[in-house]
Amino acid sequence: MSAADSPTTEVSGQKILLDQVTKTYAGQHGAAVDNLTLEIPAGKIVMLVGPSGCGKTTTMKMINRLIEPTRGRIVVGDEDVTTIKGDDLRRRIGYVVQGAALFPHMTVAQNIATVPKMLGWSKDRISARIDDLLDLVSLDPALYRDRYPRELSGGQQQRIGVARALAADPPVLLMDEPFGAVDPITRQRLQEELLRIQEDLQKTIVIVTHDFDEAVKLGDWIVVFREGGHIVQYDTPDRILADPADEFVEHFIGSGAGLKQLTLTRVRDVQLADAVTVAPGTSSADALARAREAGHGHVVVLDDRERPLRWPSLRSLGRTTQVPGGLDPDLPVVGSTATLQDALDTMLVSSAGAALVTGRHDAFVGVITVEVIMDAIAAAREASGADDEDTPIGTNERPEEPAAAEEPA
Ligand SMILES: Nc1ncnc2c1ncn2[C@@H]1O[C@H](COP(=O)(O)OP(=O)(O)OP(=O)(O)O)[C@@H](O)[C@H]1O
Repeated sequence: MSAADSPTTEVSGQKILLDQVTKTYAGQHGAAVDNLTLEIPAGKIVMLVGPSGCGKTTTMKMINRLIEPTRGRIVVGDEDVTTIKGDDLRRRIGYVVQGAALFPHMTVAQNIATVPKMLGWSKDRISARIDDLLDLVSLDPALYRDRYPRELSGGQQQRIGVARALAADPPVLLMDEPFGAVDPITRQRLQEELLRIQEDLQKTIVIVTHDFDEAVKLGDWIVVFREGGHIVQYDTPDRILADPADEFVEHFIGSGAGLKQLTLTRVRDVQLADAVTVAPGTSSADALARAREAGHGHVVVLDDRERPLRWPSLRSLGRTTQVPGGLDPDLPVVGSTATLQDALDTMLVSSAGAALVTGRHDAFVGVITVEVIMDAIAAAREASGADDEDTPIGTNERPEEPAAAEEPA
């Protein structure tokens, strides 16, 4: 049975090793990627960033051998995959590109079924898998199975792209600028969704991005490259922000590093405030009494599946006899995997100065306030650099060479 068939939080990803890998394109002066040794830990998200042409895409495509390395070895799990058949390798490695690149003449279901079909899965198994994956990416199978890509929004296409890449439950997922083609709001949602999915699946995910904020938000680790696939820094987002390796990285991460601390901490990592929750139809007098006893100015109205509907103040509640139901379309809600940056954005557009937080199945888990966010930023600043996780290896040095001084930027 595959890992994705059963709910699991075990790591299903495999580690990847690029071992002294070089790629020189025909007719190109110098190597696009020069003697790169890079360890990518199992079950983690590793972001590849750096300026245009630095070799990010070449590095990533050598992992599934869409680009053949000129020299060096590639190991996935414990297997040297440098010389196995490229097609076989690619069936074991999910691949998501910008704009999803779905097959336009195939339905959503047929798109997702591509690799399982090649692997000879039974019809029933494929069909069940399609439904599971559509659920996973938050699209209702009954509505979306038989649609064609042109009938989907950009964000929905990208979700199907992710579902298709995960279809055969590969241990490794490669994503090339996956959210580059969608609007900022959709991008934020897709990023959160990827993190939620990753919490369950724990794949090894390698993502190329131009967007340093995205790297900070999604990455367990970030590799900052310079031209020729030279690693400038390979570290956790918080340590890169707190202590950029050199001026090049400092310049690359931009001057807003302080604010970027907001993208380092997630809503689920901070202490949320509690709230008085009530069901629609409850007597308003009872709800008011409970809220006053707790010293709260608002109550949170939840539906029968604990999902927030409204967030009335005691004043507005005082004008009713029964707690009103129905969804308030302007309700400020963030998911628990959202970053504090997202939470702050949500608060800023509502007048509340706070937002409701939802977890699994959109159920209410607490309230986040501006004060909580400010405290968390201060704590994150102090903590950055304090822990020292084992940093994976990333280098362009040749073992036999004496460590030569890097050219300054
Ligand atoms: N097929 C190719 N033939 C020749 N040169 C290539 C080829 N693909 C990439 N290159 C060159 O190799 C270098 C690295 O390219 P690569 O696409 O890996 O960089 P990148 O960091 O992903 O860039 P971008 O952010 O612009 O996508 C560049 O100088 C590029 O021009």
